Amino acid sequence: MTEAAVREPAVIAVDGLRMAYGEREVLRDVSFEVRWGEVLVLLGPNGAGKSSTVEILEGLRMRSAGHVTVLGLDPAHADERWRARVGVVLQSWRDHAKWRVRELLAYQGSLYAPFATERMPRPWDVDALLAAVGLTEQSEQRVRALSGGQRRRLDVAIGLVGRPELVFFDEPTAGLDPEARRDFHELVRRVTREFGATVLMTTHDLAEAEQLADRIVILADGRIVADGTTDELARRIVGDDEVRWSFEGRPFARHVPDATAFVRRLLLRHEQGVSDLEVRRASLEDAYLGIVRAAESPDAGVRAGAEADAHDPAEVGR
Ligand SMILES: Nc1ncnc2c1ncn2[C@@H]1O[C@H](COP(=O)(O)OP(=O)(O)OP(=O)(O)O)[C@@H](O)[C@H]1O
Repeated sequence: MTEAAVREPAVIAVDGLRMAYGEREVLRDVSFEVRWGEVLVLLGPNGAGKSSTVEILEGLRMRSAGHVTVLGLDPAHADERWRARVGVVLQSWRDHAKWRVRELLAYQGSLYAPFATERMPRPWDVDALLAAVGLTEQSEQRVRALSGGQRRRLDVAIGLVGRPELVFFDEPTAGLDPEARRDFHELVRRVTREFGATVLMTTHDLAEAEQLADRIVILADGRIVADGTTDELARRIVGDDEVRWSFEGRPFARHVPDATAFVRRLLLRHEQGVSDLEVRRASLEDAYLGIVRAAESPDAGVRAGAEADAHDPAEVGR
């Protein structure tokens, strides 16, 4: 743990954040916290306000109202020393096409050297970083000759080269192949495990969120509509596991809190006649879609519940 961890109870604290582009309000009263060493994933449909939130936290965009503290300072007025503690991986990094990969990383890293401390040597060793992001073979190539996925790995390396205590990733795995995606997940785990970095990440990949997130915040139309662990969110909306079965050729489905007990009762009562039995745990995708639909149209959640009840197993129970 660094000194910062002792000093600052929350790495990021956002309270009543609002932002507008001209007349159009795109963040409305957003409040959440990110704790030290946590991986927080920000989810939400296109246009929900994720990038705007991240850019405000990075100090790249001004807010209209609300309190924001990142590593103890307001990012709108943060200094170079603060910036050296923060890593930013933007959605695309289009500059430096003529630079060679190693040369660019070494240069970017040198900018952080003045901010090294005994506890936090800076920058990250370039060879170790190239290996960590899987670009050792490309280290002498020019940036413009990299493939899209290799470029993305370089973006990640640039974001990490200063050994940041807090890293922002905006859709880091968009355009990566499955292997590169898996490598990236391993890298995030390393970054959090080995030097205790805190990560705030946006993604549209729910499996990725499920794998990496300690906590998930869902934004819809500029508002937070959910905040919790993956399990909490899955249970909150679907509530329960889903059991499906056929009885005398007719399909049934039911959400139940304890699938094992339900199945046991079902089979005890109907030894014969039950087939196609399936049990499915509430998934993050179910939770996400349920929460976003309910936020976009408040009746949707009620309708989803009504559909489930239409397959009432009371018929089976008789
Ligand atoms: N420079 C801009 N000028 C005007 N409106 C903007 C600007 N940038 C974003 N917006 C609008 O602000 C809203 C929030 O955009 P933002 O990029 O924060 O959403 P997002 O959740 O990151 O979306 P995505 O998943 O598509 O990246 C959207 O309605 C978008 O059209």
